[in-house]
Amino acid sequence: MHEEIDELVSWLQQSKDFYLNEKVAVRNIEKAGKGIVLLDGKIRRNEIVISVPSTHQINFNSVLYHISMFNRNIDVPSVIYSDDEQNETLYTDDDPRVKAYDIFTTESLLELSSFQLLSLYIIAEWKLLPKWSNDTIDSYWTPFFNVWPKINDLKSIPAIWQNSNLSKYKTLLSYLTSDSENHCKRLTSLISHDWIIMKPIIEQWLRLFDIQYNIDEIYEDYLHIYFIINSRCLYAEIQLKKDDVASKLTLVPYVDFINHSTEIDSFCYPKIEYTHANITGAGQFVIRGGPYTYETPNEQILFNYGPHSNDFLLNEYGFTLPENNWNYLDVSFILKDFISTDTDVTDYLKTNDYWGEYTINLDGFNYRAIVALSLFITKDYKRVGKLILGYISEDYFLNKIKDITLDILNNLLMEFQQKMDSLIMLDIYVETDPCFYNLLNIYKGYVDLLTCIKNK
Ligand SMILES: C[S@@+](CC[C@H](N)C(=O)[O-])C[C@H]1O[C@@H](n2cnc3c(N)ncnc32)[C@H](O)[C@@H]1O
Repeated sequence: MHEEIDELVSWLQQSKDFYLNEKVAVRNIEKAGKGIVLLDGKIRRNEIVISVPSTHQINFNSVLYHISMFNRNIDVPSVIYSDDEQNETLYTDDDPRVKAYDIFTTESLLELSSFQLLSLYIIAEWKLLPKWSNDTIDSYWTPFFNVWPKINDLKSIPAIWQNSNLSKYKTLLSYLTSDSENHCKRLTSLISHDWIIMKPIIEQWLRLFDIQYNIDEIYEDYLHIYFIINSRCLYAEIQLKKDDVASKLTLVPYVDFINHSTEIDSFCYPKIEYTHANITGAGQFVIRGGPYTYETPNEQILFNYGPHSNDFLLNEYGFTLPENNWNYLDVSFILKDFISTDTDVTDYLKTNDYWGEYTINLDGFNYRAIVALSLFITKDYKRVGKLILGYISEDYFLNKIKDITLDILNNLLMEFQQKMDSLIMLDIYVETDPCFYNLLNIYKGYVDLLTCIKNK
């Protein structure tokens, strides 16, 4: 690992705008792959930890820029490789990318989303270029590619169980929580939608070059790359993609070694700074210290990826946390199931926009669930109307819905305990396998949450 990290740093140091605080370094972290730790000294609020120029980030702009080096017909003002720069020859005329990227037009590239363009480009530069060139040409990005996780490191992600033909974990799909199942379906539909767009382009490349590689193998590469992008991208304004929120992303070497903490506004924070002139209009990506002062050697430098539950973390990033205050349970399905036996109550809730989105988190049942349960139990439309308008507090109802909420909590606890027992009984169960560990962690998180509310 050290050699690859050293190569990455040497490559980044080719830019005078790269900065790495000498008090930090990359280390292996148990159950989290690699991470960044403090070596010695202190990191205080606003101190720069890492700063990476746009020349070393992969995003919609930088990919257009690099493709335009090989295809001089690509014309996107302020982003493309200029004639002045052409004097520095960075490739030879027989570079296969001249032929490969010639299939693009400006319009065809601009139509792609960031995920589609980045996936295609990374497939080409990382997976296909070695084959197109008989291992004689290295991509500019090779030091970055070399530190990315292997597909095995991403094996906990349910959408990989679902979509990879090689996954050994398909059995686990029926053990997903309903929240994870829905999340996995959403991602699967994004993955297939993008593949439909990308596949004809890749097939064209396969026809152009005679290589020992087929579309099914590239599909597996695509899944790998899709989740590398998904789990490592950072938010960044992309001028060319103003109206497409999902495309506002950038991949930033070294910064993407930072692991997640559940705490918001405590540890480091990212900021894009536009102080340097740069080729592609994207800014300098800077990580600075937050309110918390780092002073313990080997302590991890962390930041918060967002207020995410374990279900979310597993599906998007392939990990879970043993303790996560952002866990919650969607109980809409359960509540709707029995409330719908009363059509008057159901109609009232629908008319007043209180039908569904019932959840439980550390504070208990959410307001919507309390309203729905209160009406179902008391049929007191007048008082529930006042509750909805905020004229009275929910205290009046809490005692009245106590039995039903307790029943719901007990039933859920029983259901999750059974799920965990049956997971452990599976033939393929291995305690140390992250797929099992993570799935069980979600259920354990639910059990902890429900127990905590029950005991309140
Ligand atoms: C942006 S990368 C962070 C660097 C990564 N650990 C690596 O080895 O390159 C995000 C990935 O790191 C891992 N990760 C991040 N935070 C974690 C945490 N708190 N616990 C376990 N794994 C974590 C997950 O695999 C996630 O997909």
